[in-house]
Amino acid sequence: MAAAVAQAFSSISNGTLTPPYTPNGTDSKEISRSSSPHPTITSEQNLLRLKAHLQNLPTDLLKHVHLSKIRREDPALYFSAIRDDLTGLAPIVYTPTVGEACQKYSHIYQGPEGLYLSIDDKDRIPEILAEYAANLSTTPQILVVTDGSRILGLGDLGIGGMGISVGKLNLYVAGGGVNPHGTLPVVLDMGTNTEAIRNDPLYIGLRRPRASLEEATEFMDKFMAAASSAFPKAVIQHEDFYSEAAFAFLEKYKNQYRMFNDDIEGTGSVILGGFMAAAKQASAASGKALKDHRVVFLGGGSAAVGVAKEMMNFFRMQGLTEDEARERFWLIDTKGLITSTRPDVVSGKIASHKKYFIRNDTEGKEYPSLADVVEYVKPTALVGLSTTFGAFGEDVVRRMAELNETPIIFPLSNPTSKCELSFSDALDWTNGKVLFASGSPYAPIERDGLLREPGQGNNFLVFPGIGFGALQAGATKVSEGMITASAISLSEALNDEEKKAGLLYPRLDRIREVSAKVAAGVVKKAQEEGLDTNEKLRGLDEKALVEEMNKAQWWP
Ligand SMILES: NC(=O)c1ccc[n+]([C@@H]2O[C@H](COP(=O)([O-])OP(=O)(O)OC[C@H]3O[C@@H](n4cnc5c(N)ncnc54)[C@H](O)[C@@H]3O)[C@@H](O)[C@H]2O)c1
Ligand SMILES: O=C(O)C[C@H](O)C(=O)O
Ligand SMILES: [Mg+2]
Repeated sequence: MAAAVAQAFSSISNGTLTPPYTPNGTDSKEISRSSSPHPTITSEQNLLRLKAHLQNLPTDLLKHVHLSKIRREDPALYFSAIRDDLTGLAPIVYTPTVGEACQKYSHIYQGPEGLYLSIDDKDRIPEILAEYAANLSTTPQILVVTDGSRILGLGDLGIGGMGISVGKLNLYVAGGGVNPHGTLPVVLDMGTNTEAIRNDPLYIGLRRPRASLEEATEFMDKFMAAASSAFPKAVIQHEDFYSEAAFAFLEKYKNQYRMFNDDIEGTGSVILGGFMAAAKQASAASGKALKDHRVVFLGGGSAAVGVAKEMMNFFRMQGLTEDEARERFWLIDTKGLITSTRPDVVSGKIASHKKYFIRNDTEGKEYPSLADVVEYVKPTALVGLSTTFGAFGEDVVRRMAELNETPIIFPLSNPTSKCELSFSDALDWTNGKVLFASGSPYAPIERDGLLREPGQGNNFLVFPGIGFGALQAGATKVSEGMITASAISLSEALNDEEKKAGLLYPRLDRIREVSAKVAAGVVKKAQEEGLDTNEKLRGLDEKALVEEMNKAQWWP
């Protein structure tokens, strides 16, 4: 094992934390400490110096690496920089650059950033967590945990998944107002099926094939129990588990622990929120009833199924029954439209999470390609969660613009290298008619004298509010109702200027305000469902709850 592995694991296996390291940052004394070697250097100067230095670094990855170092050494400086320019820095600390950082994690590794738990230690997890907790100055409030098995659309990156746990928690702080000392990024190292990573001499994770789902579940059972016992008030966010495991773990733990799955539920919420705005605009243009929208998905993984299920709430809100709402969705995977007559469906080999959306109305005909399905369904909306770059080709996009006054097209796969359609192609191929949101950011484009701003349909608009709301409510679990409430709050967060500009989502620079509103919606729903334990927030109206959320936010 490389020396770096020993370093990565030293903080947990020998029971001591290497000074001055504490998880994901420094302790509360250090945060208020000036990082200045000389008393005349001010924090303002440090911030200016950091910004100037970032401008001089030639690549986004180098900026990411430099910012990670600052994050570890001086969280107040790091979060001040992000506070001043979230829109500019989000693509560097988060998607798309965080994807490259996870791929190169062992190469750019500068020291431990959180809790690394190895499956080899699965019988010692309570002891390891107890040791770990004893060395912390602050109790973790939010844990983001991954096994690195499906990082964005980049595949199995093993221990490199730590980058995504760290990235998500940085947005919890920057966007949600969680205290950085209350964040704990976790990676569960269960091996990796990516051979090139296992053979990389610098790789700092276990060099073994990934554990089976059965073995992984045994490990997860122990982790979830130990983490909930060591940090009883914390919210645990599951992130970037491969689809089968993501669904299995969510099903198993959602009623037992205060947890949610960001890819299934967070993404479901953010896309429901954006679709509510888009469908309204599209129906206003076409005169079509809201309940008559038809949605085709490219992808049948955890994200697609999670989003489609959550979007069904839009149709329920229009008065449709569950079956009628489900009928508004057509899902396509690598084998084509998921129909009851497809060979893998007939033989029962199809993955269980896809079964809910099997189409029974295709009369024995199969639709193998996206173009076939678009011709058959004549959808009003196209959603991409397929991890396939450029999969929304020119013919399909032009056809969507022929079929619809304002086609809704959401290419949501991350990072940009996996996105189904770029913003400029979407504008070109629809004559500017598209209602667009992508998972990773695109720059605004000037067209016909108008500045067109793309939406960013990324779960970061909601997960900080979901976690923060669950935490503030002292919710006993994160229910489906709380997730849907977060989507509704997000859709109501658009201000007049944003509505006038035709935006589908609030601007990123208002994320703190938006997160407070989302969190308040989550608290309210937890109260209605009798899942809250924080009596102080009971009886407050929405405005007062938003104020409470604002007051509870941490600022650098
Ligand atoms: N925007 C967001 O907030 C957000 C949130 C979660 C996930 N995602 C992205 O969604 C993507 C999918 O995540 P997942 O967990 O569902 O992954 P997954 O690998 O489990 O699912 C991918 C699905 O796409 C299908 N697919 C692959 N290539 C295809 C093709 N050429 N044509 C048709 N279908 C194809 C596969 O059969 C599978 O059903 C990832 O890129 C991830 O980054 C985005
Ligand atoms: O991490 C992101 O940017 C969104 C999402 O959780 C994903 O897995 O792609
Ligand atoms: Mg994710």
